[in-house]
Amino acid sequence: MSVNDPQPPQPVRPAAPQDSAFLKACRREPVPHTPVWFMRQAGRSLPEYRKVREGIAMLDSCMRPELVTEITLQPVRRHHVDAAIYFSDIVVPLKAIGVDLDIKPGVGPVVAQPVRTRADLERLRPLEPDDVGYVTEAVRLLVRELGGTPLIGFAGAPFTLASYLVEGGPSRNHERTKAMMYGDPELWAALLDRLAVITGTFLKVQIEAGASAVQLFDSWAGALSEADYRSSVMPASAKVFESVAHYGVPRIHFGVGTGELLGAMGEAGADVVGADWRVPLDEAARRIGPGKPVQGNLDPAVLFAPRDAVEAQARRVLDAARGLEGHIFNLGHGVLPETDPDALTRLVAYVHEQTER
Ligand SMILES: Cc1c2[nH]c(c1CCC(=O)O)Cc1[nH]c(c(CCC(=O)O)c1C)Cc1[nH]c(c(CCC(=O)O)c1C)Cc1[nH]c(c(C)c1CCC(=O)O)C2
Repeated sequence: MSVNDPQPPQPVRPAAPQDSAFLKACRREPVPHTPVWFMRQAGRSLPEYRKVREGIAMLDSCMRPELVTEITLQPVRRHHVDAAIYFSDIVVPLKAIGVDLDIKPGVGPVVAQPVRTRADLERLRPLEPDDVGYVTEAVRLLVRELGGTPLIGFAGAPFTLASYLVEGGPSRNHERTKAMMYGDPELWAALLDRLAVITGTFLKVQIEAGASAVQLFDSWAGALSEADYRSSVMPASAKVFESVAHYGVPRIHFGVGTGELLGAMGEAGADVVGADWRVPLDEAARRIGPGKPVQGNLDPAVLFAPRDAVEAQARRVLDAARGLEGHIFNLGHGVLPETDPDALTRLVAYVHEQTER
């Protein structure tokens, strides 16, 4: 942004997370403006992130509470988003129970010994809150620093975690994962059940330390048919949602390419469902069904277009959101690493201006 660009007025910061536009939208209450946050808002698109991460491996950075706090706050300061998302990774709880894995730059999580047999399964012990004491510490620090801005905790859903464990790394077709699902349904169910317990504990740790909402990332569930999702995956995700239901914090469920699964993903027990950009927002809301706000919908690639085009596409999302029971503006997947951060800042201001009530 140049110095000649007048800074648009930013919405008044809420006094407490419960009064924030984000939590109001999750609860289907009237909002002062449509809340905005971005998946992967912390990370490589920000020069200040690249600077503090210099020389520190991704997983090591997740275990340093002060660094996690700084990285989580960076996009809140810069973009004036309505919520922070805890800086970590979906594989952190697996690392914490002793799975030998690493996050390779530009690749993603890589597992040294993939999980393919019943004996492999025995290596996946339950997560104890003390295994992730650094998460408790970082969430507490963050909640203090964030004031009225809510913190979203998160975890990977059983299917997406299983895919990394069974394949041994990122996968286009998830063939070994599906081979286990179809070929050894008992082993598959046992694996997903263990992951549901680990994921449930990881979310509990974040909620008990003060997170205001949680998001379950089932990023790769879109690789499944609805029938297979319902029979072989949904029970484990439902178990995760059920295990944190008593806290009363909003539970968000998100995946990519899940147009055919939106109804089932809501039924799994989520309060809010995330949609990518492949289904228009009003149609996504129809598929999710009544009573559940929708999050997301702008294609992350749109941010590479000129400002007018970004605003036109954001306008389309906002128009489709009119009359829905609640909309949290977000991208349809994470911020791409090459995104111009100023385009994100401008987009937040645009959505706030256009929706101010
Ligand atoms: C599938 C998945 C993973 N991790 C995550 C998911 C689900 C969300 C999604 O679908 O994108 C979740 C995640 N990972 C990270 C966050 C941070 C919070 C935020 O959204 O700002 C979140 C929410 C940090 C991270 N996690 C990772 C990075 C990049 C590594 C780095 O900065 O060095 C960040 C900021 C690494 C990672 N970890 C994973 C991938 C695919 C990658 C990217 C690999 C690469 O392109 O380098 C697994």
